[in-house]
Amino acid sequence: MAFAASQIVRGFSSSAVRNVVIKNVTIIGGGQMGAGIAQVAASTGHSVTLVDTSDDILKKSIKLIEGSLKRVAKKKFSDKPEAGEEFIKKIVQKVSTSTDAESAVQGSDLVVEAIVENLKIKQDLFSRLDKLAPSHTIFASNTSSLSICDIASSTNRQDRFGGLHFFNPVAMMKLVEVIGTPATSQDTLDSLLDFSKVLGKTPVSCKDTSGFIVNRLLVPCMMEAIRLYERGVCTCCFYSSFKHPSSFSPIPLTLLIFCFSNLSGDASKEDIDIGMKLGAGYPMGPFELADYVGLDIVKAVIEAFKTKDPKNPLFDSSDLLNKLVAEGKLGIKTGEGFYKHK
Ligand SMILES: C[C@H](O)CC(=O)SCCNC(=O)CCNC(=O)[C@H](O)C(C)(C)COP(=O)(O)OP(=O)(O)OC[C@H]1O[C@@H](n2cnc3c(N)ncnc32)[C@H](O)[C@@H]1OP(=O)(O)O
Ligand SMILES: NC(=O)c1ccc[n+]([C@@H]2O[C@H](COP(=O)([O-])OP(=O)(O)OC[C@H]3O[C@@H](n4cnc5c(N)ncnc54)[C@H](O)[C@@H]3O)[C@@H](O)[C@H]2O)c1
Repeated sequence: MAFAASQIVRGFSSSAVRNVVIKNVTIIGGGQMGAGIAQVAASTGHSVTLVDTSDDILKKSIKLIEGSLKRVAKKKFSDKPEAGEEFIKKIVQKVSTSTDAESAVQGSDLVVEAIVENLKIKQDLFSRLDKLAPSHTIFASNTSSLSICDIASSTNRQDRFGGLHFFNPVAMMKLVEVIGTPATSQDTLDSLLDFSKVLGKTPVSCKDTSGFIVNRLLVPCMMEAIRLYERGVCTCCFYSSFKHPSSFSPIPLTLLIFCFSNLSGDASKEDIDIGMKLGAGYPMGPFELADYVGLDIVKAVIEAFKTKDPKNPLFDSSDLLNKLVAEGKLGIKTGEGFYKHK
């Protein structure tokens, strides 16, 4: 990856336009997304400060970055392992860590938030940072499902606030959704689009609607897969009749026998995954992807959609998903989700 800090011309609400270099980026949240965003920002020459709540978490974030860079270096420097080591070292050196978000944003041109998917917590964070960040600093959220407008409402810089939605794994996924609210200035949008390109990504512009483009299509599909699998487990007909009394209908005995005997659902999760990979060309099946993304994230996304559109059956919750999350089985990050991971 080439080193090239982004040269971005940005206008301000007055007619004055000045050249601003997005050089210093603060990323809040050092989980799988924050670490990935830090990696690509550092790899493209930006100075990065990665913030999380403890030094132990931040050590794990750096390990995540190193692990991903090792995979990149293995290909890029296949015949020169020392050059690969040097490459990793140089990039990691561009990432400093901090547990003090308020201090970290003070020299920042762009703040990208990638913390827990919870509106109140994101609003509290941005409201605190708004008082300390320089006036030119752009704020962006990597939220999967929450309204950018709702998050930005906790600040006094709604013209300099947008969504910057990366995909997992950030090092590999080429897309970034750039989201503007009615209050986001064109200069801010241009800066976010330019920044995404400098990171080597392809940005698409989205309105501030539930799930933007990709998650609005992807997550209901994932939930349909879970329902398809869970249907038999939940003795479907009785269960859904209680859940949706208006749809109750007498169930023939043969169907009931089928339901109770078919306790592993309409298909196994393994077969659903194979089906979507080989039949629809997905790189991962829906259960593999849910484990990869994190079941807590999938649950938070579908709940956020439901809050905005309560009557839409595509946004119904899943008892199986809720149970796994309550048990702390969040997918790869905790070692077990729909599948067990080493
Ligand atoms: C919910 C949110 O808001 C939005 C989201 O993020 S939704 C999730 C979006 N993401 C997806 O849909 C991911 C779907 N999966 C994939 O695209 C692929 O499975 C994948 C790229 C993750 C891995 O590819 P796959 O072929 O399955 O596995 P694997 O052979 O291990 O990796 C392929 C290549 O990617 C590289 N790679 C995979 N993960 C990597 C990482 N984290 N860092 C660096 N390189 C990585 C590997 O080194 C390998 O490189 P090579 O082929 O050149 O040797
Ligand atoms: N997982 C995905 O595939 C994916 C993809 C795109 C977007 N997102 C979004 O990105 C965000 C982060 O997701 P993730 O999967 O990286 O989660 P994660 O659980 O892996 O990481 C979140 C990190 O934020 C930290 N954190 C929580 N509250 C904090 C605070 N107040 N200050 C500083 N750090 C704090 C946590 O300690 C944790 O390390 C969420 O909004 C999620 O919806 C996730």
